[in-house]
Amino acid sequence: MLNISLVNELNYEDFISRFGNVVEHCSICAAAIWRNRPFRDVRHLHQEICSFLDLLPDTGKEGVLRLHPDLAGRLAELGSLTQESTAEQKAAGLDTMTPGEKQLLRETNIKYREKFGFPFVICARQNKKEAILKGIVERLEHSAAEELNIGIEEVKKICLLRLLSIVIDDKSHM
Ligand SMILES: NC(=O)N[C@H]1NC(=O)NC1=O
Repeated sequence: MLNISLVNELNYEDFISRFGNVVEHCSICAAAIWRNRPFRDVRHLHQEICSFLDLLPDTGKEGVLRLHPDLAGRLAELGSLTQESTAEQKAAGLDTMTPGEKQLLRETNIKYREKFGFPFVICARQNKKEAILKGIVERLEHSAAEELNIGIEEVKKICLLRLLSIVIDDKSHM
């Protein structure tokens, strides 16, 4: 774990190697905010990434969502997820789904992607498998604009938890 002073001392390459995947496969997020050092604390770091995501045009937001792997999808089956995503999917209990649950998630993931053109994204660490299955069925009813917005908000939650696993959350600096 790093404290914020050490984070602020990292050169660009080291910053990217530490923070390049706080948004899945989107090292551009870390690359974009590096210039905003010094960061006051981990929340400030998170806020900068959130602002960067909010400023993206819809096509960029869709691209960010598209870089996320399906929950319990093909990459999970192949063991080819990023380390972060593997741990998150496990925390939600997605590795212990019954065959029926797996089938439901697979089918709804396909329907979701067909309807919206990007994958269903949810912060797995904050949801157990039951909530994820309920969530995807409910979210299938939304409009694309609503889902783009909800998906990016979930990316921000995933990002905060990833940041908190790298940087000490020193509230005394706040
Ligand atoms: N599809 C999807 O939500 N994937 C993500 N969710 C999460 O918590 N980690 C992921 O990779």
